[in-house]
Amino acid sequence: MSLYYEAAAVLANPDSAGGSLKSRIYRNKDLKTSSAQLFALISEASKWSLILKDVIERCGLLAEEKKLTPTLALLLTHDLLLAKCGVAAHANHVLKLAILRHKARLSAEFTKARIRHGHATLDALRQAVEEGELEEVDELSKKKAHRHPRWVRVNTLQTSMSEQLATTFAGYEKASNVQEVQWASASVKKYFEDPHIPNLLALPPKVDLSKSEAYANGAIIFQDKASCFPAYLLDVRPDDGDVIDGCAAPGNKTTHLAAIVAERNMHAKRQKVFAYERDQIRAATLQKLVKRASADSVVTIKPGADFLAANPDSEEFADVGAILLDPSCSGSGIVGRDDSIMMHLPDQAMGASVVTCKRDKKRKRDHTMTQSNNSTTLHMGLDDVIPEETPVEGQLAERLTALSTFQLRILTHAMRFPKARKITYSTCSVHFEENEGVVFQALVSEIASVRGWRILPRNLQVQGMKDWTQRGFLEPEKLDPRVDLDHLQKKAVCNACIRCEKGTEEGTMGFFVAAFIRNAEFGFDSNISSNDAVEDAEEDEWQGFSDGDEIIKAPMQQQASTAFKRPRKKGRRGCTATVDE
Ligand SMILES: C[S@@+](CC[C@H](N)C(=O)[O-])C[C@H]1O[C@@H](n2cnc3c(N)ncnc32)[C@H](O)[C@@H]1O
Repeated sequence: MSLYYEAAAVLANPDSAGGSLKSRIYRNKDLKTSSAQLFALISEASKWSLILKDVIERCGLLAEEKKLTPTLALLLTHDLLLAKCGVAAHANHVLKLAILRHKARLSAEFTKARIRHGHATLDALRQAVEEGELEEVDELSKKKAHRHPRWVRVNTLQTSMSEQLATTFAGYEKASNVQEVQWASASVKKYFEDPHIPNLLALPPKVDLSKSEAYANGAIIFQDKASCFPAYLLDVRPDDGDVIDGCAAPGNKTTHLAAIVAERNMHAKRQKVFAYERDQIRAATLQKLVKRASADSVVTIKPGADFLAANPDSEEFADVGAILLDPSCSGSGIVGRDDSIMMHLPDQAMGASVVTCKRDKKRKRDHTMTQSNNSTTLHMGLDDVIPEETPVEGQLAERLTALSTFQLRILTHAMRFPKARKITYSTCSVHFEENEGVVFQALVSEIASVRGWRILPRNLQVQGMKDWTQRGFLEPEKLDPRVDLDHLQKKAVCNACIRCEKGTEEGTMGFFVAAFIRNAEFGFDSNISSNDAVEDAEEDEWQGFSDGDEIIKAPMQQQASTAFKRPRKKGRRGCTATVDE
């Protein structure tokens, strides 16, 4: 009977062992049960747990069978009602006897639950469960959030959009907007071609492409729309020379950069992409993903190397013209991943406990169980996929100060590369301190003024980014008082910054990106006059103040008569178009 006890022990994780669910099961040499059987039982039971929890509570099973814990009850009920071979134990085993005593009532309650959920047959219910529909209804009714589509970038290093539409997505229907796929169930074969980022598709949130040949071979890459902004905004051209990705792992932006470079550089001198990654474990993932994407002929990985220690004056970087920086951040913009599983446990008394199993390899705290208001949450990964960023918890103010200090250091370090003419700076954070706050400080830094760095104004951004309506904003009380820019300049900088909001109908995570360029008089003729940014700001239509609007005064420019501030949410429809309200 070790199967159920061992599965319950894996879920309880008493040693707070690190690693994903899969790795903890497969690496555990002490298990008596087959790893595959154990993993299948837990992941299947989790899919059904919302219904089974209810069934078990209505039967009062836990009150009558003292030998059963909530986890054991759930696992056994799953196998009793849904497994082909029933409960996997010999006929006289104490757990089997305990659950069999309630077979008739459990079956009857299960039938009632199916009908309550509106499914005429078990097959119909099974399909809804497989597609995560019941889970979605439950979660969305609590959060009222928009669903997050499955974003898929077609890897042009290997294939093309037309080839993928004719193969991997053969038979799929073209949707006319992202909301059509956002609310579609996994079985609906629909795609939406993104209007802002080339070679990007949105698919229904629960669609499982992880077993597709295209994913396994790297022809398609799972990458959030917002995460595609930096490489696209950097807009590397053949005459930009080599490129550095200063904070590369797991490597989505690196392979995107490599694809853009390769696509545009058919005949010109071969450009390299140097990919720095300080963390050795993440660097191993970077190596794997770069290889899988066939980007290894373009990308030179610097495993375990600190970008801050890269010498800008070294011969190796003499031709570096563009730098992408996506440094570690608070991760506050990250949305819950669809690859997480939720396990709802029956409550011994009334109410329910919920066990959430999320993908995450690194943090032990993702395996802890917390209890509040009758709910138990266990954070545990399914697979060993390293996320682009891991959200930071606790002591926010201190963390933001430490993070923004590091982010400014890394950004000003990039500004030292003698031939660099373009930089993008991005985070998956929603905090001003890590975003516009860092951009403003970098703009007034000594290195920016010595080398002639300035913000890339909206009107000069690549088309899709120029068209993106959600822009940066100012939180004056958080701005470093040394940022001595006038009101119009601040407004121009905010309008040049790009933001994505999480949980909106756009289907992105929370994200920030800005690009910097160098002035022509500092040796780079980028056909940009130094007044472009301000002109860009002046072009914005000023809509004036509405009654009750809080006027934000720039600290250095108290006389300023206009203001721009964090956009208010205007219902669920859309982000604010400009920094002005
Ligand atoms: C937000 S993640 C990058 C995500 C990546 N750009 C992507 O799209 O997949 C930040 C990464 O930067 C690495 N990092 C942080 N500081 C670094 C430094 N000084 N030099 C090199 N890598 C660094 C972290 O280990 C982490 O893997």
